[in-house]
Formats: sequence, structure tokens, C-alpha cells
Amino acid sequence: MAESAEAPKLVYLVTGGCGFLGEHVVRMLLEQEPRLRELRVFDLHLSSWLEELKTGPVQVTPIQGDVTQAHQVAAAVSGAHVVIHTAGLVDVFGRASPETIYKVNVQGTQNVIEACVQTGTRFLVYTSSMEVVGPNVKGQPFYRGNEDTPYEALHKHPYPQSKAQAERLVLQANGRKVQGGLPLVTCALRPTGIYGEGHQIMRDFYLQGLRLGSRLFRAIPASVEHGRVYVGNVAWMHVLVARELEPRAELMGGQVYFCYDKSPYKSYEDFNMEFLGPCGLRLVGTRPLLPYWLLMLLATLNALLQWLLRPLLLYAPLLNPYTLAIANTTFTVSTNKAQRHFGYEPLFSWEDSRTRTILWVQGSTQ
Ligand SMILES: NC(=O)C1=CN([C@@H]2O[C@H](COP(=O)(O)OP(=O)(O)OC[C@H]3O[C@@H](n4cnc5c(N)ncnc54)[C@H](O)[C@@H]3O)[C@@H](O)[C@H]2O)C=CC1
Ligand SMILES: CC(C)[C@@H](O)CC[C@@H](C)[C@H]1CC[C@H]2[C@@H]3[C@H](O)CC4=CC(=O)CC[C@]4(C)[C@H]3CC[C@]12C
Repeated sequence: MAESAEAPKLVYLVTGGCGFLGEHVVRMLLEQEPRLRELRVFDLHLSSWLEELKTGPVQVTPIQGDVTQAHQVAAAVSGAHVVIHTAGLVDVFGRASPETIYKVNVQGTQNVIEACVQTGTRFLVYTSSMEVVGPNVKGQPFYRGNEDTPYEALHKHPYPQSKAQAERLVLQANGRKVQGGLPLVTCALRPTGIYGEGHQIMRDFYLQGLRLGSRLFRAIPASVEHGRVYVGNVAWMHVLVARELEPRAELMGGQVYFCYDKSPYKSYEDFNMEFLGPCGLRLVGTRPLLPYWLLMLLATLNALLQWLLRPLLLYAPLLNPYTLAIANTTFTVSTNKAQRHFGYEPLFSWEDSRTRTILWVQGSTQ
């Protein structure tokens, strides 16, 4: 816990606080923000682990609610000093309809913004995504780019479209007068693919590998780099931005920041093997075992099957045309904007991030 002479007086709200990233943000705030008096955790689905947090010095207030319900959001926001908005439907597998994704990710974010304006909360940190930039529909690579790199951010998929729209709303709201007459200060953080304790897709790959005789079969060329960032460092960046947004409002207000750390640049599958290898899996093939056209045919058949089965059951495999295209397109960032603007340095080294993730994967099947 960082030291502070002042008595704790601030109220923070984390939406989506029971999610993969949200939980790490909640725990990081309790460890690293000495000014906290109350931490409100707003989520559609509250987790049981919240109970263990109630014994500490900070008042932890679980709030079961839906960001698509403006009145519930306003009640949760009222009186908060900072809102960290991570809640969202993270769906590229066809589980939810495009309408639902839009309702949660865009209208939900608009509700958070309006709640800040109406209740007088001045600081809003939005969890955006690398996906608001790319990979785009043309499959153009984004190779070690930064926040200023020119890139045609064209999307057709509902998820990146919704994240891009929500980010625009947040950045446009910067400077709006909130109740009481002072300006709203907003910023957006763009994580690349987040990994770490609680990453369900990593767990799915591990379980799939165990079912296939402790092996996975390469589908993506090793040459395709995919940016990844450790969840603890993403959480730390959120805490730091929430703290620095007030004193550095002029510089940070209305800005976007990629989330980054020292995680190595690798293909999505080779990066996963950094954790799954030590857990006993091996990746078969030095190059994809099937040609891209055949993989795309299988992905398309998955999408067709999902559509046919939808009236009966939800069939949502990892392989679909969108995920295959994303995985096959280089997207990595190389930037220090967060360091320049608010002194961000990763809290966890690559070695530490890797060890923590391996331990979690090993324990995730017990
Ligand atoms: N997982 C990743 O690799 C990346 C995630 N992000 C962003 O980070 C944020 C968190 O993502 P994850 O933790 O991975 O997802 P998650 O699905 O684990 O967490 C999202 C949380 O939001 C809550 N939620 C969903 N709909 C809600 C609603 N209508 N009202 C209230 N709460 C609702 C869920 O219950 C869940 O706890 C999202 O905004 C996502 O777009 C950005 C880049 C990468
Ligand atoms: C089946 C194989 C082709 C396999 O390699 C597919 C992997 C695929 C599930 C992932 C590849 C890239 C991932 C996405 C990327 O990290 C960017 C993301 C940002 C977000 O905001 C949410 C998650 C995601 C879309 C992430 C989802 C999983 C992948 C598509």
C-alpha cells in the first residue's frame, strides 16, 4: 500500500469490477491508492470474492447493476470522485447479437458519461481497446505502431465498431461541464490482448490442448506478431491514470494511451506457449498445418453451424472468420506516451508476469 499523509477521502467506482480486468483493477486500487475511502464495484454479475475485501480499511461497496440502465448507473456514480469504466461485452465469438453489443458497449458508455455530467463526477477513465484501431477489415498490419501512427481504422465487426464508438463518445465528452460547473476530464486506455490470471481464453486453450493429448496444432504463422500485455500492468495503468488525471488534466484530458509492457512480440499461439509449454503442452508444427484457405473454410463452416444451431443452443468456437483474420494480422505497439504523460512504468516485469500466469494456468484445472 502506497503511503499518504492525508486521511482517505475519495470514492472510486469501477464498472465491470468483477470481470477479468476489473478484478485486477479493484485489487490494485486497494493496494496502491491510499486516498480511497470507498470503492464501489458495479457489475451485472457480482462475484463471491468481493466478500473477502470487506474486512479491509477501505469500504468496498458491491453494486449489482446494468450499465444499459441509466438510473442504475447514475445512482452508482453519484458522489464518486473517479469512474473507471471497464464494463463491456467482449464478444468476437458470436455469443451476443450486434444489437446487444451496441447496447452495452455504446449506450452503456453514454449512460456512464451522462451520469458523470448529471451528478458532478469530474474524472472518467475508459477501458477502450487496440481493436478500435485494428486490425482493420483490409487485414493491413500495424507493426510496432503508436498512438499517432496513421492507420485506416475500418471495422465491420460489431465489437470493434462498438468500442470505437464508445471511445469517441468518451473523448468528445472531455471538457463538458458537469453539475457544479467544472469540466469533465476523460481519457481512454487501449490494451492490446490482455493475458494473466483469470484469462478464460488461455484456460480454454489449455483445456483444448489437454484433450488433444497435451498438444496444440499451429494455425498461425510464427511471423505474425500480436501485441499482448499483462493484466496487472493494465490494471496499474488504470490506477495511475485515475490518480494523475486531476493534476495533469490539461495534458491528459481527451487523450488515448495504448497499454503496454515488456511482454515479447510473438505470434498469438507462440506467446500462449510461453505459459502452456511449462504446463506440459507442445505446439505441433513450425508452420501452420493447414493452408489459410482451408482454415477460413473451416471457420466459415463454424459460423454457418452457429447460425443454424442458434435456435437450439449456443455454438461459439474460438475459430471463426473474424478471429482467424485477427490472429493472422500483425498488430503490435511500441510507444512511451503513457510514460511521457504520466510517468507510467510497468509494475510487473515480463518474467514476473509469465510466472504468475503459469501458476494460474497450472491451478486453473484444480
Ligand atoms: N480481454 C482483452 O484482451 C481486452 C479487453 N479490453 C476491454 O477491457 C474491458 C474488460 O474486458 P475483460 O475483463 O476482458 O472482459 P470480462 O467479460 O471479463 O469483463 C467485463 C465485465 O463487465 C460486466 N458487464 C458486462 N455487461 C454489463 C452490463 N450490461 N452492466 C454491467 N456490467 C456488465 C461483466 O459482467 C464482466 O464482469 C472491456 O471493456 C474490454 O473491451 C480491451 C482490450 C483487450
Ligand atoms: C483458432 C485460432 C485461429 C486461434 O489462434 C484464434 C485466436 C483468437 C481466439 C484470438 C487471436 C487474437 C485475439 C484478440 C486480440 O487479442 C484483440 C482483442 C482485443 C479485445 O478488446 C478483446 C479480445 C480480443 C478481440 C482478442 C480475442 C481473442 C483473439 C481473437
